[in-house]
Amino acid sequence: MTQPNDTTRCGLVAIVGRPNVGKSTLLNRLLGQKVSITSRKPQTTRHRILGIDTEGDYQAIYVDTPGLHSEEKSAMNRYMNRAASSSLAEVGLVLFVIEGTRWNDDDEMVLSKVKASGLPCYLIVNKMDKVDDKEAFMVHLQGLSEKYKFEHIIPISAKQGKMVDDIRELVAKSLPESEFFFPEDYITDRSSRFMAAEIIREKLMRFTGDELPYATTVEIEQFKLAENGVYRISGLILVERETQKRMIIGKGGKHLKTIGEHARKDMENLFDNKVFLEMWVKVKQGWADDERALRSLGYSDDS
Ligand SMILES: Nc1nc2c(ncn2[C@@H]2O[C@H](COP(=O)(O)OP(=O)(O)OP(=O)(O)O)[C@@H](O)[C@H]2O)c(=O)[nH]1
Repeated sequence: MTQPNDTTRCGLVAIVGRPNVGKSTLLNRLLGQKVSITSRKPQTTRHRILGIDTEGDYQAIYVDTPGLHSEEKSAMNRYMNRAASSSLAEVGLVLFVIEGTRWNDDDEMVLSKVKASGLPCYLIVNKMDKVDDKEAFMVHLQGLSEKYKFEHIIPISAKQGKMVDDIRELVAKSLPESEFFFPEDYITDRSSRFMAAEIIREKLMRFTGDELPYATTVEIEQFKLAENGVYRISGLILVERETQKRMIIGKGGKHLKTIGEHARKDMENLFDNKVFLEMWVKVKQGWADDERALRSLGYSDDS
C-alpha cells in the first residue's frame, strides 16, 4: 500500500505492433496473467486501456493507441471509469513489438508512426524461441538498430516469459513522478467482476424496465478462467420478494435466459474471451445485515 507522502510514479505506455507479433501474450506476462487484463476498454478516443500494472510505488498503464498502428478494434466505452477519464496524461513511452527476424511492410508502417510520434521507444523483438540462426539474427539486429533511436532493443520470448521482467523494470524506472491514475486494484479480477455485475444489471434493467425493484443487486459469485480457456462466470441476482424473483425468471425461465444471453454477449465483447455465464435469482434476507449484498454495492472498506 502506498502512503500519501510516498513518491509514486505513473504513466501511459503504448504497446504497438502489427497483428500476431505477440502483444497480448506480452501484456499477459507483464501483468502476471491477471484474468481481467484481456478486457479492452476504451479510455479516451486516443487511448484504449489494455491493462494496468501496479506494484509498490509505480503504476504502468498499458494502452493501445489507434494512431500508432493500423489495427482498429471496436471498443466499448459505456463501462469506462469516469473518474479516471479526465486526468489521463499523454503516452510517455512506446513498446514496439516485432517478431524474430521477420520485418515486413506492416512493421515498417508501424515504425513510421512511432517515428512520427517522436516518443521514446523500446523495440521488443519477440518469439526469440523460434530464432535458430543467432548469427543472422545479430546482423538483423544491427539493421534494426539503425532504423530509429530505440532506447532499448530487447529480444524476448513472451510465450516462455523470458526477459519480460527486464521490460517491466525498465518501464517502471522510466515512469514520471505522478499520482496513480487508478486505484491500486483497478483492472484486477475484482474490477472484472464489477464489470460483469454491471452488465447483468444493465440487462436486467433493459428487459425488466421500471418493474425492476430498486434494491435489486447483482453479485458475481464466481469469475474464473477454466482450463478450456473459457471464463466461467456465476451471477447471483438478489431481490427482496418472491414475486420479484418470479418476474425476473419469467415463464419457464425464459426471461432470465434472454437476460443471460444478452449479458453473455456483452461480456464476451468486453473481456475479449468466450464466456460461460450462469445466473440465478435469490430472495435476500435482511437487507442491512447482508454483508455480501452491501459489498456488492460498494459499501465496504475494501471495495
Ligand atoms: N513461439 C512463440 N510464439 C509466441 C510468442 N508470443 C506469442 N506467440 C504466439 O503468437 C500468436 C499471436 O500472439 P498474440 O499475443 O495474440 O499476438 P497479438 O500481437 O496480440 O495479436 P493481435 O491481437 O492480432 O494484435 C499466438 O499464437 C501466440 O501464442 C513467443 O514468444 N514465441
